[in-house]
Amino acid sequence: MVDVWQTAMDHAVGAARRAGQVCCSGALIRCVDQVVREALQDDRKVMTKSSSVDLVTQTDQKVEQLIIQSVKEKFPTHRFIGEESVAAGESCVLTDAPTWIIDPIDGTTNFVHAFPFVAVSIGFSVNKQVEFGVVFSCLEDKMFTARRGKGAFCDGEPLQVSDQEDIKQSIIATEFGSSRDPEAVDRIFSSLRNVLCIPVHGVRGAGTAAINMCLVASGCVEAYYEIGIHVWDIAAGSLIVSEAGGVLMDVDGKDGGPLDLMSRRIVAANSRTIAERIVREIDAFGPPRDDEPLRR
Ligand SMILES: O=P(O)(O)OC[C@@]1(O)O[C@H](CO)[C@@H](O)[C@@H]1O
Ligand SMILES: [Mg+2]
Ligand SMILES: [Mg+2]
Repeated sequence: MVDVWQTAMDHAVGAARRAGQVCCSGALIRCVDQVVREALQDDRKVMTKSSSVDLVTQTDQKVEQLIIQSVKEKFPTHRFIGEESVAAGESCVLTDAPTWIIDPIDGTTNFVHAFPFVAVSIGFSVNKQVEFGVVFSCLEDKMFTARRGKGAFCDGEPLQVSDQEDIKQSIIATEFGSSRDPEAVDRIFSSLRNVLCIPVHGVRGAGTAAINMCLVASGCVEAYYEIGIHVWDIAAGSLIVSEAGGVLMDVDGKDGGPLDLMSRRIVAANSRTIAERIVREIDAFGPPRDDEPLRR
C-alpha cells in the first residue's frame, strides 16, 4: 500500500531539525556568552501574549514562518494551525483537511531563561486524526517521531512506555501553567497536592508539554497531565505517547473520556489504571476551548 504521508513526515523531520538549529543556537549563546547575550539584546526581546508570564520572542515567530513557508512550497493545499499565527489572529479550527499543527518553540519560558529543555513540535492531522508527530528536543538533540499504527521512535530507536502499574511507585509530570489568577493557581495546587499525597515517588515538569509527553513515551515518567495546554503543545506528543503503548484521555468523569485535542486538557499515561487514578485526583476545570471563537 502506498504510504501517502511518509513524504510529509520526512519533510516535518527536516523542518523540525532546521527549526531546532535556529532556536538552539540562540539558547546556547545565551548559556555561554555574556557578551553576545548583550549584543543580541534586541533580537531577544521578550513579548507577552495572554498574560504577563505567557512569553513569546522573535525566534518563536521566525521559526514558525520558516516551517510554514517550507511546507507551503511542498504541500500548497495543506492547512496550518500554528501557535504564533493563531496569536496573530488566524483561526484555530481543526477540519478534516490535512493540517500541520505547529508549536515552533514549546518551552519559550525555558528558552528565554536558558533552562535547557526546548522543543519544536509538529503534528499532522487528517480527518481530525493525528497521522504523524515530530518533536525535536533541540538542546538534547533528540528527534522523537511517530506514525499512526507504526510505532514511536527516538533517533530511530523504538520507544515503549513504562510497565509500572502502581501509581505509588511512579513519577508524574505536570506543569503550573501560565495563569497567575489566584483561584486558578489554587485549583492547580489542590490537584497537585492530591497527586503528590497518593503518595507518588515524585512530581516533575520539564517546562514543555511536548518533552513531558516524550518522557512518558520513553518510560522515564509514568504519566503527564495538564489543564490549560493548547492543541499545538500536544498534537505531536499525543501520537508519540499512544504509539509507544500509552493511553490518552480528557479529565471528565471517572474514566476521563476520549482525548479532545481542542479541550485544553490532557492525561497521557503508560496505562489506563494510572491515567484514571490521576483523573480521579485532579480538579477538572475547563478553560475556554482552542476552537471557541471568542476565546481571545
Ligand atoms: O508557549 P509555549 O512555550 O509554546 O508552550 C506552553 C507550555 O510550555 O507551557 C506549559 C507550562 O504550563 C507547557 O506544558 C506548555 O507546553
Ligand atoms: Mg507550547
Ligand atoms: Mg510555543
